[in-house]
Amino acid sequence: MTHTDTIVAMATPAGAGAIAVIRLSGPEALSIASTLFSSVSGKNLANQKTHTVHLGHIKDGDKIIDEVLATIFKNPNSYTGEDVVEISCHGSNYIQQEIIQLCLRNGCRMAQAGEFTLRAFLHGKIDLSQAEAVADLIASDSAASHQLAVQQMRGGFSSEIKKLREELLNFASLIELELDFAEEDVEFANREEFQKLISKITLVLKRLIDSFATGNVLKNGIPVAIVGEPNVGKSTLLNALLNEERAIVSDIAGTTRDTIEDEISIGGIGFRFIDTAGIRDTEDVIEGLGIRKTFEKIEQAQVVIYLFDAQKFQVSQHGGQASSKFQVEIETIKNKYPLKNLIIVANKVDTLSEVELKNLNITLSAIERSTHLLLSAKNGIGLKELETQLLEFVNTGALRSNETIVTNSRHYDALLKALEEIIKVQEGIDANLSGDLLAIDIRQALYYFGEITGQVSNDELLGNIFANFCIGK
Ligand SMILES: Nc1nc2c(c(=O)[nH]1)N(C=O)[C@@H](CNc1ccc(C(=O)N[C@@H](CCC(=O)O)C(=O)O)cc1)CN2
Ligand SMILES: Nc1nc2c(ncn2[C@@H]2O[C@H](COP(=O)(O)OP(=O)(O)OP(=O)(O)O)[C@@H](O)[C@H]2O)c(=O)[nH]1
Ligand SMILES: [Mg+2]
Repeated sequence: MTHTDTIVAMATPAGAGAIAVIRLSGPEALSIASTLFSSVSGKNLANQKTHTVHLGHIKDGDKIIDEVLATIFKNPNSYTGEDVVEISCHGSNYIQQEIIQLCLRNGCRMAQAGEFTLRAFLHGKIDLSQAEAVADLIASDSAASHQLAVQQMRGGFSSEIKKLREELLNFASLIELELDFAEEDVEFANREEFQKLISKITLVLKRLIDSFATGNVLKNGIPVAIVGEPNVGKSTLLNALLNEERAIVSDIAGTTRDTIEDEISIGGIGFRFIDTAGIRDTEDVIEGLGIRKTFEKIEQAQVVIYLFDAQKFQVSQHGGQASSKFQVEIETIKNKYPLKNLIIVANKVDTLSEVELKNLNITLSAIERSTHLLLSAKNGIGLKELETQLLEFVNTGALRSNETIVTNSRHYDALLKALEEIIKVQEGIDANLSGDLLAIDIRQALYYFGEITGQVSNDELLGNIFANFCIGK
């Protein structure tokens, strides 16, 4: 793959639409486009000013393929930093393919995944973390993930990292300079200042590393498992939350066999709800597999909604055992998953009398260390309260404050490694190590900082990142 080729790709998704955009980038973009494009007013594309739009026809020889608009961007003033031409054609599959084929026959090659953005990076238009944010932005499907991607794309995180790297680089150079004057016993790097910087960097790194827990959740959505005995209304609840008949509901216990997952955004935060097979002892092999999967899903979930049937609770209370069966069950779940956020939900409260409701509430309130709610999945009672409760598990404060939140696991890894090196530097200072030894660890930390922004990069790293983009981006 060379970056001197002129590349072409659809910028809009495959399929028919009102308008489709085909994008060319590279040294021949203008000359190739001007051979295919004839302007209605006889202008030559190649001689037009940057950021101008022109009406004309795309022709294959004498044959008109389409009436289009061509937008030209001249290097370095474009998204990629190269000459770029965008052809907006009518969005028929046939026209799109014809124009792409024409471009290929006239000297373009197909762009690889992410290659436009890769070029923007290689030409210094954006740094690596900003390029990654472009991919996140396209993938974002909630207000939170969108906001995080926009923030990262604007470069706040990058500049924070770059600033630290520069300050550290400055000290590394001074310390290394001392080595050249070893006999004279001079200190160019003020040790007190240096200690201050290392303390500051340690703090910033720790804060960024901690933010990843939140960032990851906000970006990828929060997994919420809905569990409980068969027939308690788990699938009905899933459907109510999604506002769609997603899962089959029936009064036959054991209706849901496999887990069913879907995502929605509540208050701007993505939640991934997982409806599971009802837990019970069963002879049925398939149902048994489903139940095993239920437990796996609980492991992966961050929030567990434990649903039970309020009617049955009532029966057991009248039966004199005073709900002890449910309390035992709830205790079991709590002990098994001490770290999960657990919401205990009594479903089907529409069938209870007012007195019964009151008793139920009193019994549930007595359970320690858990949140409980009364719900009717069938007619929506308590659904809003459940959503509010779910949002309370999310640290949305982090989103509102303008602090940088790390969302990318590659950045997270690099930050952890950088911190490890900075800790070594700190230990070196404490042990009064000589400058040459300190410098080795500083250089290593600098390397990891540089990896985040792409100031240090290699083909393998770039390949991995951009291969995950879509073609045309
Ligand atoms: N039609 C179209 N829409 C698009 C893009 C695109 O490439 N084409 N983008 C691509 O993903 C995004 C916008 N990003 C862009 C970023 C920079 C430049 C650009 O021309 N930059 C020049 C000029 C800036 C100026 O006018 O001052 C530059 O940086 O020098 C264009 C698009 C989203 N919408
Ligand atoms: N009255 C009343 N009935 C409900 C409510 N929620 C669910 N049901 C009924 O309870 C029965 C079981 O509902 P499902 O949603 O299939 O239960 P499930 O927990 O998914 O059951 P399995 O998939 O078998 O584990 C159905 O007949 C529902 O209509 C509710 O809030 N009130
Ligand atoms: Mg079900």
